[in-house]
Amino acid sequence: MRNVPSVLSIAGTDPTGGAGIHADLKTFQERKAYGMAVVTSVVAQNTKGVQDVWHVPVDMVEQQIRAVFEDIRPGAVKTGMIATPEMIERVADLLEQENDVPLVIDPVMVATSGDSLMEQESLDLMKKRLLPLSAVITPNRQEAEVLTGLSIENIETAEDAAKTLVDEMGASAAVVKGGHLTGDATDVLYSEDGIEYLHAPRTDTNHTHGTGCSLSASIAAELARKNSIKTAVSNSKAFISKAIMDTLEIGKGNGPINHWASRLSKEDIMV
Ligand SMILES: Nc1ncnc2c1ncn2[C@@H]1O[C@H](COP(=O)(O)OP(=O)(O)O)[C@@H](O)[C@H]1O
Ligand SMILES: Cc1ncc(COP(=O)(O)O)c(N)n1
Repeated sequence: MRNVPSVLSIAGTDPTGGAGIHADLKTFQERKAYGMAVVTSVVAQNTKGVQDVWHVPVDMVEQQIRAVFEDIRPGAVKTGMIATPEMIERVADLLEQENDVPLVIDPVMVATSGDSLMEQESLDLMKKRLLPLSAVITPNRQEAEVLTGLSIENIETAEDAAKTLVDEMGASAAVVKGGHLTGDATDVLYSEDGIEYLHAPRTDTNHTHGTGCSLSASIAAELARKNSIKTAVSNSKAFISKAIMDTLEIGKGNGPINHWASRLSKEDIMV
């Protein structure tokens, strides 16, 4: 029997398969981890935008989480879309009891299309209840601005936000992603080892639907494998950069990335 790390995603859906738990499960598989998923919200969305959202009742979210933990203890958990205050409280109550399992929080607030995926009241609870449980939190530019109240214009201010998330707000580590800044796609990691820049050339594409979901899922798979935060984040950055580079002809809007691009040789990647 093969011993493999298992990883759990607690997140929303995307029927077109590019973001949310669908992207997470594809990522777990590519990162050689056994993937599991608890659905928080069913989202009618595609590469062009979000059409409708239905939140799974909180008791059912709890039952799904309990069903996983009483059978298969994950080596790491990642959270994505957790939209309502009640859901954040319940998920935090449950994960608090499993505090030896590393938690990666992708504080999903808006889709790549610009549509909101989180209720306003949820923000305070996200900061108070979930953020302090995290091994690492992975906001994009806008999410980091909303969480910290800082304005992020460049790498230096991204660094300030990462420090604020850890030193003042209680995350163990933070990756402030640079996908929405200009210039190279540089992310900033702040952890107990200090500041680290993760550089990648910017691919000229609007096919970035699900990049944040996939990056955080990959970090969770790496942590389940007992890699350090630094190794987990840098391996995941390499994974996501290749996936963005190999543009797929899928969808009429902000298309998805290619989760299997790391299996291709450099020459086979289609830019
Ligand atoms: N055009 C791009 N070329 C290369 N890397 C990118 C590009 N857009 C985003 N990334 C990378 O993808 C990851 C997700 O970042 P970002 O787009 O900021 O997050 P989100 O999907 O949550 O909005 C980060 O590692 C970021 O640097
Ligand atoms: C259910 C769900 N969760 C998250 C995202 C954000 O996706 P991205 O990774 O592009 O920020 C999304 N569009 N849908």
